[in-house]
Formats: sequence, C-alpha cells, structure tokens
Amino acid sequence: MSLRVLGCSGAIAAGCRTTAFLLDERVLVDAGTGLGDLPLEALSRIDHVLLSHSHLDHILGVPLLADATLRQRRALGLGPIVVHALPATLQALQAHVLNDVIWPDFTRLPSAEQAALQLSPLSIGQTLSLDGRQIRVLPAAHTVPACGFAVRARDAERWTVYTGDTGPNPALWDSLRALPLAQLIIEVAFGDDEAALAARAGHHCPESLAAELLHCTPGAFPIWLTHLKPGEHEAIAAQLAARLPAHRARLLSAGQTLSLDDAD
Ligand SMILES: Nc1ncnc2c1ncn2[C@@H]1O[C@@H]2COP(=O)(O)O[C@H]2[C@H]1O
Repeated sequence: MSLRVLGCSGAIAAGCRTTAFLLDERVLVDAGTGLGDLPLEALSRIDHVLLSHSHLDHILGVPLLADATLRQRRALGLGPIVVHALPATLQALQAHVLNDVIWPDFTRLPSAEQAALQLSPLSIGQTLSLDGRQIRVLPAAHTVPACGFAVRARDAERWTVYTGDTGPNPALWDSLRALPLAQLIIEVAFGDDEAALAARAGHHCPESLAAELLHCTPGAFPIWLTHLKPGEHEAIAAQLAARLPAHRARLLSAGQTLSLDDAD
C-alpha cells in the first residue's frame, strides 16, 4: 500500500499544489489542486474520495473530477465516485458547490439513476473498510467541522495518520493512544511570526506544533509536515528544528510516495 503526495501545500503558487494524496490507485484523500496533475486514465480509476473538511483548497477537485471522468467511467462500466466526509462537509459541498450554479449537481447528473457522485457520511471514531484497508476517522480542530484519517492494511499492526487541517487538538492524541503509529503526517501552516493568525485560522505554527509533538517519542516513527503556506518553508523548518531537534520532522513534498507497508 502506498500514499502518493499529489499536493501538500497550504495555498497555490508556481510549483505549489494544494492537498491531495492518492492511496494506491482508487482512493483519494482530499481533492486539492494536486489532483489535476494526474492523467485522465488515473483520474478515472478513483472510486473513493475522502474529504477532511469543506475548505476550497481540499475540495475543489471533487466537482472537476466528476466532470472529467464521467465518460471514461461510463465506458469502463464503473459506478459513481463515492465522496466520504463528515455530514457538515457533504452538506457544504452540496449547498455551495454542487448547486447547479457554481457547478452542476453531479449527485443527480448525468441522470438520477446513474449519477457521477455519491455522498457518504462519516463520523468521528468510525472505521471504514475500503478494499482491504481500514480507515479510521480522527478528530480535528479547525474553523469548520474537520477530521483526519488513520490508514492501515487490514492485516497490519500500525497506522499512518494524516491530521487534516488542525490547530491544537487534544482529542487527536486521546484517539491515537490506542493506535500504534507507523508514521504521522501533521500540518503546520504558518511561521511563528504569524502565531496569532495560525490560532485564529485553526492551524499550527512551529510553537504550537512543538507542543503537540511532545506527545510523540522522538524517533519512534517518521513525522512529515504538510500544508505549509508558500514562502514559509525555510522559516518553519528552522523554527521547528530549533524547538524540537530530536524529532527530525521533515517537510513533505509533492511527488513523494510513502510506503504504508514497511513504514518502520
Ligand atoms: N482571520 C484570518 N485572517 C487572515 N487570513 C485568514 C483568516 N482566517 C483564515 N485565513 C486564511 O484563509 C485560509 C483558508 O484556508 P486555510 O485554512 O488553509 O488557511 C486559511 C488562512 O490562510
């Protein structure tokens, strides 16, 4: 099992794609601008999309994916793409995007019987089984209802965790107490000079992230940093290295593929 990073940036700029991870071939985790770098054949194989929350940088690929893959999926005899998210996220997607104004309502197009998209609600703490994988829905603390995801193969012991967009999140560490981790993908968006904005916007800066990472034994598993705002990379890396040198948290980058089989 592998997780391909299509985008992991907190905003757009040349070379910066927003969050999208491809879990093997058929499962997409968040649908940011990184999705658009996949060829049509690969897009058409995506059967499931897991959304962490309703913000545009994570969902904009959903309506575009539905339209782009409609014909190929029909020709291949494939059913609807299932979009899994918290009820509030699905409601926002339906009301504000798939509303026949911003984008056609592909939950009932091209026909009600054969719609391109199907919406499937998740709840925090739920474990979803998808094609031999277990996916646990984790709490996140953002400005809108949000979640993260933990993934493992059904027969594996340890989980790869993606936090989604979140600020300080005690509930996350409570839920991770029972989960042995293989690796952690955790967000940090701003440098410490924007700590106040990070707190308002439901994100981490190195100061708040360092406090969270005290929950992790240094070196116990790889820690990957995601969702950095463009232009913040050097400052964040230096500030975090100064605060928590032993944790050796590394910046995730688009194009990287993480193995979920042997992530020890
Ligand atoms: N109070 C705020 N002031 C300025 N920018 C904000 C504020 N709240 C949110 N944002 C920005 O809006 C962005 C929405 O997506 P993000 O949560 O990734 O990151 C957020 C911030 O970059």
